[in-house]
Amino acid sequence: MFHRLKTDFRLSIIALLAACAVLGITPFAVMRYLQGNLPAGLVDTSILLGICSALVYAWVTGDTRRSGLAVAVIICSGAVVVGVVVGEPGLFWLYPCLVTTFFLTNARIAVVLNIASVVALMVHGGAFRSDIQMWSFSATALVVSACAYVFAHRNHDQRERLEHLATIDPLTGIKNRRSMDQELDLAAANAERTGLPYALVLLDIDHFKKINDEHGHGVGDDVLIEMVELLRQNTRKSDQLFRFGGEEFVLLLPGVDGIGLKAVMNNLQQVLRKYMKHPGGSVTASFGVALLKHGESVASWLDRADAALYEAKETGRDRIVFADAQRTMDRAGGSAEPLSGA
Ligand SMILES: Nc1nc2c(ncn2[C@@H]2O[C@H](COP(=O)(O)OP(=O)(O)OP(=O)(O)O)[C@@H](O)[C@H]2O)c(=O)[nH]1
Repeated sequence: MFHRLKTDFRLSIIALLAACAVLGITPFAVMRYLQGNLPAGLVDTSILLGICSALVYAWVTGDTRRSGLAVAVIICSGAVVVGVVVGEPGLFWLYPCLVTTFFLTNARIAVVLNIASVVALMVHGGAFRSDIQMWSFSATALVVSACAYVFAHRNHDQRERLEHLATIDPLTGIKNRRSMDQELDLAAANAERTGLPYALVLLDIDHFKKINDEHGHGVGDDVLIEMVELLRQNTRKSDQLFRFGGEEFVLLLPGVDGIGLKAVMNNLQQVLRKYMKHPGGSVTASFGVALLKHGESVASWLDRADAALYEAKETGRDRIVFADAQRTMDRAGGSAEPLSGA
């Protein structure tokens, strides 16, 4: 539960507002019912129920975009109605709402909601003691909204930048191991649900240390970049490439098995053999391939691909080795030809 709140910013804001609503609005609602102020009590109750329902919806569906917008509308309209019904003391509730809208929905909608709330109160006018108070309230509401906008905008940019830094390999621009873990989990879940086959390829450049040692790290870096480019050009849009670490990469291939998988792998091997060069000659790679088994864990899937890669390295490099070759062969239609080969 805490993990979800920690990783989903908007959900955490909705949960925080729900907690504040329960703790902060409930006493007022009770007090207003006790004072016989039924309209105000009903407004408080509606706001409370609205925010809590939005939280339940966001939690169950994961759709924080819609629920965030719903909460933003509820709190703004709620604050306006409280201002109208209660008068001056109710106006103060609009300030926290003007700030939180920017964290609940996108900036443009938040600006529209904030302006609409202030204008609604001004048009009604009944909540203010004088024109001076009304204009002071509007000016301060504008300042609060502007500051919240700047803060939310910066916060959004920084979050996106951090996410990029945390998930993208700076040298090659592809996703890193961290994102790979998430994508493999998603792939395994999707395979379980839909039965779509998924192949995982562990790919490791051969004798890469030698390239670095003989030609320098700059040349080694260029080889890594070039290989990523070649793999990108020769795989489908739906395939995903990750840098596993060092000169090792992972390719996730959805919807391919049997003969198709064998053809894809042979093509990749040929492309790398033909086009991957460094100043001292050509560059080759070894491949370990594993098809996800029914009900298998991601760790076991990776282990089998890793064992296949190890075998490819041990048996001469520049080779493709399929984990559980017999199973892959069955899917390929029972070909007698072994599925590991140079
Ligand atoms: N240029 C460059 N080198 C890297 C990078 N990351 C790891 N390396 C180097 O990659 C090399 C990997 O060497 P090894 O693990 O011995 O592998 P190898 O020489 O390819 O040998 P085999 O895999 O057995 O064929 C090491 O020298 C690392 O320093 C990088 O980002 N850039």
